[in-house]
Amino acid sequence: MAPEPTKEYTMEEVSAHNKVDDCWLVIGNDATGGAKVYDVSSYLDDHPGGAEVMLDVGGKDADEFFEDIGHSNDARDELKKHMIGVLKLSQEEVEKRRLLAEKKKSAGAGGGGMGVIAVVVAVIAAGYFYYKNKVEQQS
Ligand code: HEM
Repeated sequence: MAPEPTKEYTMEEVSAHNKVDDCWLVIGNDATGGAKVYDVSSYLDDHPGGAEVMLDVGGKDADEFFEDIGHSNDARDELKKHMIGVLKLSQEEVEKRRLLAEKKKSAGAGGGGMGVIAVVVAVIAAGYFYYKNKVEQQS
């Protein structure tokens, strides 16, 4: 039997589903296999993080929130059960997402990484001067 074609939804369609009895979310990004659409209406009451947080992002792209919590593999398995389709992006939205992902990547690599290196260099330098000072005092 041929697999069912995956249904595609636009962000506009998703945004209409933002109520307690009708709550959809977009979760996923290029790194996790693409943005997908989830109908979480039946899961709201079972969500260990509460219904409120999910309703806040009902009808929206909740990928960043979902990833920031650091959801477990169990949560990701549960997520799969609620998938109803994939997000259909316009050319403009594809470009916007690409630029955003690129910006995030470079901020992550540059910002945090360089800061840690600077602290390590400063600690080594301080140790070196402390040691040098001590040796000079002794001689
Ligand atoms: C269908 C989508 C979702 C599923 C299946 C899901 C599942 C779960 C599960 C199983 C947990 C328990 C901890 C774990 O196993 O990771 C959890 C905790 C939590 N989730 Fe979700 N979640 C979903 C969406 C979201 C979204 C969109 C948000 C935020 C906007 C969110 C926020 C939280 C919070 C705040 C906790 C509590 C963390 C804690 O108290 O340590 N979840 N979720």
